[in-house]
Amino acid sequence: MAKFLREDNMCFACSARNPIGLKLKFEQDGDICRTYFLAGPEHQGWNGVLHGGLVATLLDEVMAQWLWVRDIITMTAEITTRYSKAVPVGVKLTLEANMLSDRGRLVEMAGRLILPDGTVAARAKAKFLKMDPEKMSKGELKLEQNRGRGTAEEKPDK
Ligand SMILES: CCCCCCCCCC(=O)SCCNC(=O)CCNC(=O)[C@H](O)C(C)(C)COP(=O)(O)OP(=O)(O)OC[C@H]1O[C@@H](n2cnc3c(N)ncnc32)[C@H](O)[C@@H]1OP(=O)(O)O
Repeated sequence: MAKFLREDNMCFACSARNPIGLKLKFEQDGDICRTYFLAGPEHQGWNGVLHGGLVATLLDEVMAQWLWVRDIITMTAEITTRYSKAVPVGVKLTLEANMLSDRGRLVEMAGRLILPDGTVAARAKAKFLKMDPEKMSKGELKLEQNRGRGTAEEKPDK
């Protein structure tokens, strides 16, 4: 079903042909989706430490892929990341995701980043909203759905 979405995939996290992408590959282990990542110096924020935005990206992606491989087409609506330990670059990281709940359009997912010694350095929870695959196909994402959102009229977060 999602084949047509895969054809032009330039996803920063998972595309094999995005020249600046992370090129993640995924495996399924029962109800767990898993990937591995070896961060380099180009991925750091503080010296030797993986940038926190990339930690969130890795977690977002492994959760999204759990859904994607099951042909559940979604967008991330909300993600919360708890950074418990600094994540070093230069070591093999493991990212895992599982589903927490599936109610109507809303799917809640959990993700974790695991260091080589088994320590969970970061955890994420996220809400994904199911999308119409037709609207997600290349060039047809209805960005006009954004109209009226995120404008100056919208009150800032408190
Ligand atoms: C091969 C390629 C593989 C690629 C994998 C890529 C994975 C990448 C994952 C991502 O990072 S996606 C990019 C980041 N996310 C976005 O850009 C999403 C931006 N936001 C939107 O586009 C829209 O806000 C969104 C699609 C999430 C929802 O808009 P909709 O117009 O479809 O839904 P609407 O706002 O009407 O909300 C529908 C329902 O969900 C509820 N809802 C929305 N956001 C929610 C939220 N955060 N938590 C709980 N409920 C939420 C909302 O209240 C409402 O409830 P009711 O039906 O009861 O009225």
